[in-house]
Amino acid sequence: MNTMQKVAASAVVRHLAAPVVLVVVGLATAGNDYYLHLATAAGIAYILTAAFNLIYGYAGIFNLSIIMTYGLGAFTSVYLEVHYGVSFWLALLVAVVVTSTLSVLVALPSKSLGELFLAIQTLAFALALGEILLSWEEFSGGTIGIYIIPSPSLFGLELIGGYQEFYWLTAVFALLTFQLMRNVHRSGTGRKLVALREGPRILASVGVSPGQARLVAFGLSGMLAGLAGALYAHFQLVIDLDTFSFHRLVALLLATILGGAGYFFGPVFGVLAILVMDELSLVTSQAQDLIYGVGILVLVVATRGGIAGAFQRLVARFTPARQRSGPLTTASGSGEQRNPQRVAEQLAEEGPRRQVTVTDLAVSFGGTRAVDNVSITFATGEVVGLIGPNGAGKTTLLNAVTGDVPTAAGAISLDGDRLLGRRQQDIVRMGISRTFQSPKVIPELTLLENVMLAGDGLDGPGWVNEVLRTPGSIRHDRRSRERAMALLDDLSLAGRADQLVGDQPYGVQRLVEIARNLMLQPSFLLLDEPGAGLTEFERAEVAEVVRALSHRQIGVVLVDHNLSLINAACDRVYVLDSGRLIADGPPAEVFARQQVISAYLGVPG
Ligand SMILES: Nc1ncnc2c1ncn2[C@@H]1O[C@H](COP(=O)(O)OP(=O)(O)OP(=O)(O)O)[C@@H](O)[C@H]1O
Repeated sequence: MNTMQKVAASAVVRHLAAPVVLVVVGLATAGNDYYLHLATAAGIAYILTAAFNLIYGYAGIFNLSIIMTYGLGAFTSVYLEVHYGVSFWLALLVAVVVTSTLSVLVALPSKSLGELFLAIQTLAFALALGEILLSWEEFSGGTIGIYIIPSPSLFGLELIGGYQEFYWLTAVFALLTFQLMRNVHRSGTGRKLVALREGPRILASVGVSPGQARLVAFGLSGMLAGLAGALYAHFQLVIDLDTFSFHRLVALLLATILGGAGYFFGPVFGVLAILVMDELSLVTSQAQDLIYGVGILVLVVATRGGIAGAFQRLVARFTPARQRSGPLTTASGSGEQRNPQRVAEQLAEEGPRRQVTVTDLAVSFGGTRAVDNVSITFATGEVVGLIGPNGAGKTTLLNAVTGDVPTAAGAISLDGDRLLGRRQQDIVRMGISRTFQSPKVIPELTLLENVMLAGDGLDGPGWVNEVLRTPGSIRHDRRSRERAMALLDDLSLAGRADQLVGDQPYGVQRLVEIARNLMLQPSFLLLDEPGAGLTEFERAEVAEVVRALSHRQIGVVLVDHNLSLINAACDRVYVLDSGRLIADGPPAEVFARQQVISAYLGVPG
């Protein structure tokens, strides 16, 4: 088989595997009520676990309202059928719209809340919704619940919960969920949600609004939870509020963590693990809690990343070593050296001169004046160094330019447009990108995915196109992959493109962060100590990349303690000390000034 045939064959296997499994399970359980029941319940549990895996596993949001959202989907669909006589299909659609909309509304006021407060907010919402449902008896049946639930029908065929037909209905929705999750996983949406888990600053630094990413996570998971709820009601034929209790949340959490939070196959493994444990504890009724508890402990402790994580590591062990831990060579394997000139050539085109102007800027943290009345300018086509002893205010000055810290006084503008007050992601979109003092990379993504994240942000096809995996989004992904690969190739990292960034040495992580920024094709690149953690050789290369960029009309601001790097790369430097600007000019001239030497040596000038 040639390579093309192999690729085609593996794509066919990938797309057919899930439907084939569902059909085999359906045929195998036909005629056995117990196993049919288990299989249908597992299908619904998969949809719900996928919903929680998306928001918690991928996006890192501990959404405690998910079970109530699931319940709301169940009650809404039944209510519409019973009280308004609408069909199951319309009721299902409305239920899903209601649950996803409400989930987005829950997240809306929480845009800037930290993880813990967001979890508390979702808990508060769940408790409030529980109370509302309890007192709205017409909707939820109060403490008694609802016992008359009509069955869906399709072309005259009744799909009664617990019967074979209902299994097929569930299987179709489980399959659609599986496909949707595959789209999320493979597209920019998956990368952006995982980036959100690492903290909002990475997303903002590639031009994506973290608040918007949060809303997408809530909306999608709310939609899936509502779908699972509506199916569950019509499967069980009886629902009450106890069904959507705290116990259910614990079981969901278990399934997600055991299966592997944030892994594509996590929900599949999680649901299977819970099924097996339930069966085991039925058989050994004497020691069921013990088996349950010990099983969970062993799995969680022994398998980082749950069963899916263990499985992935096992697969990696049998993957050819070259792929897993490829040397620092190019994709062609020729062992070429890094090629900074080429990095620059594919990035920046000649453009109009642009200038950032910082005027009388002040930033305070409580009583500390971190930046004190500083005025500087930097333009495209030049490399400007920002130096000074520890605590001089260099990082704070960069943070002020990129919108990361509030300022006390002064002004910052780009070509006359005010930058102060703009959101970080908007400043990135205006052409100013930055790296961080300790590289902000996503350890659980590969090198390639880390770099592609910047392509998803700035000119990405948008969330809807990504989730639906439209032809446009597939084309965009391909282009983005090629550009990211070319950048990695020029930094001699192509051989590691498919490895996880978390497994890489510090120097590689720094280069990945730089590559991600270059992917944004910025007008200005602010580098916060890019030489830290690099070898002497790598530092010289960074200097060369920086110089090459400035020849292509990119403006670089370089913060570093390594004066030989500053000397090699910069046209001029600014020196800060205790928040104040004490010198500026060409590096050699500035380094010779007594005031600068004194600031560095800590003696009076
Ligand atoms: N988030 C913060 N909260 C409180 N104080 C801060 C914060 N960030 C910086 N500072 C203080 O502001 C001053 C300037 O810090 P900054 O990190 O900008 O200096 P720097 O020149 O980048 O130092 P280094 O070279 O060590 O990175 C320091 O006194 C620091 O303690």
